[in-house]
Amino acid sequence: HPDHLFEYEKLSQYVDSQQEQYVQTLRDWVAVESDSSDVLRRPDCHRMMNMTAEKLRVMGGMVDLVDIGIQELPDGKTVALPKVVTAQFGSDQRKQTVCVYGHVDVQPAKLEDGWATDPYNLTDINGNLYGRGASDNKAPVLAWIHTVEAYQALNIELPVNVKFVIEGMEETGSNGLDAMITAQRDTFFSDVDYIIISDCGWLSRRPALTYGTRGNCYFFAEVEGPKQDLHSGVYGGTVIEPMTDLIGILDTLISPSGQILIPGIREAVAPLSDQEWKMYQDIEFDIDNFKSKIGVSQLMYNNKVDLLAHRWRYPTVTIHGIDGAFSGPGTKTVIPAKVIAKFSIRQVPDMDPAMVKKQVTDYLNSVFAKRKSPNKLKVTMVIGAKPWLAETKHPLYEAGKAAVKRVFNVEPDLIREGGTIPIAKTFEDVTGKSIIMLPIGGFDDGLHSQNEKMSRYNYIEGTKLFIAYLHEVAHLKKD
Ligand SMILES: C[C@H](N)C(=O)N[C@@H](Cc1c[nH]cn1)C(=O)O
Ligand SMILES: [Zn+2]
Ligand SMILES: [Zn+2]
Repeated sequence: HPDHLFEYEKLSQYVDSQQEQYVQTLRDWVAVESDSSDVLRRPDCHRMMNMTAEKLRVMGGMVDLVDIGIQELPDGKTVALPKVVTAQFGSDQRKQTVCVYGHVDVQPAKLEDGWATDPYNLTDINGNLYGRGASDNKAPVLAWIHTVEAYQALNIELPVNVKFVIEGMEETGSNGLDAMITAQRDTFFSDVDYIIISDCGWLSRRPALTYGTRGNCYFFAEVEGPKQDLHSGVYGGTVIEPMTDLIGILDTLISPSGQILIPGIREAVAPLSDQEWKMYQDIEFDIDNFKSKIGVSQLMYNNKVDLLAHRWRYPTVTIHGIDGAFSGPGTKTVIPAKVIAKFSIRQVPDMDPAMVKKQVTDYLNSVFAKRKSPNKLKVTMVIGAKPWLAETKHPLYEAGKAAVKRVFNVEPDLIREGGTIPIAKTFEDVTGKSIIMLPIGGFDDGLHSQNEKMSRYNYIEGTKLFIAYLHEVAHLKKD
């Protein structure tokens, strides 16, 4: 391991010297409302992809903006998907080639949701940089770009070839990306040795390496009744109300104690092994801190192992919202004519999204039939993302431990992520290459929440971690 050749101190000092510039670039990126779930914001998504491509082009990368086609909307209309940015730095066949995946689309956010600051104006409060997408996933993507830039700026040869795949639809299920990866398997991906993803966070203040993500099956359940909304005084009591039907069937998905009631779901889940139990038992996790951070007095479980297991390796049902329901201020006395529930089920090994689609659809149809309602129920699955699980004994994880040790002087936690990176399993299946998830987000970054943030500390030290990681990967045995 020729450590004497690794100019880590120089690179690290360079990163420190660029901090204000890095924060400004993040501010420019956060200012783009690249919400992939709202088609009205699609021009911003296109702009975000162009900005990403331009940044990589200026650095001399071989950059492509790959057209991945169109998205079909529920009303039958179509809209162009944001292009995928691919880039390449170096093509030395003697070196390892890593492919960094990330996304620059974001979840929706409005000041009225309860943000303390404008979500699209990156605001520094005590070293925390608040803004939508700051942690998920714009700062980590920039940290990877700055990693390459740092080597370039100091005229230090990159220890590995670095490729990028940056998309703009992750938050909506990575539409179109599977097909693009399959199409480029023997071209762009042919010389890739490893895939690195930094789209998740630590469990505590201790750095972590992530070896699993849950998948997600996202459903729409539509109940349609009268031809238009009705006065609840004039018609209430005479019509069978779509909202009552919908709430009735939603209430059969999960019990108050968190048991999923859809037949077949629990049976498919791989049992918790003794080894896993021991791993969870050994992880430091402060339950009181977790509770106070999210502002709850009681959780589903009182012990660490159950809490971690239910965050990471058991499925769950979440009801997200009801389209068509009255939700404005005031007291509108309406019977909504058509309501669409949006709910999702996080997926874990050995669940299969195709099977879950059938289980959920059959179950809801049977529960609805028992109501003998004249209304119409339509269930559709709009995202079917698989879970992903890695072998932690893989050298990629040993490299991760060494890099964390160099930068933070501690051993990382080995953790799983409760969220979903829809493309992770596809990357592995199509390219046959191993993935590591190397998070730099803080445990309290508030992803998808009000007041999402990235700390300066994690942004800057995270960049150093990536610099150190490339050095470690360079010394893995080439297959
Ligand atoms: C973990 C990642 N940063 C993330 O937030 N992913 C989203 C992707 C998704 C899943 N269903 C719909 N979008 C998530 O886990 O919610
Ligand atoms: Zn993300
Ligand atoms: Zn996200």
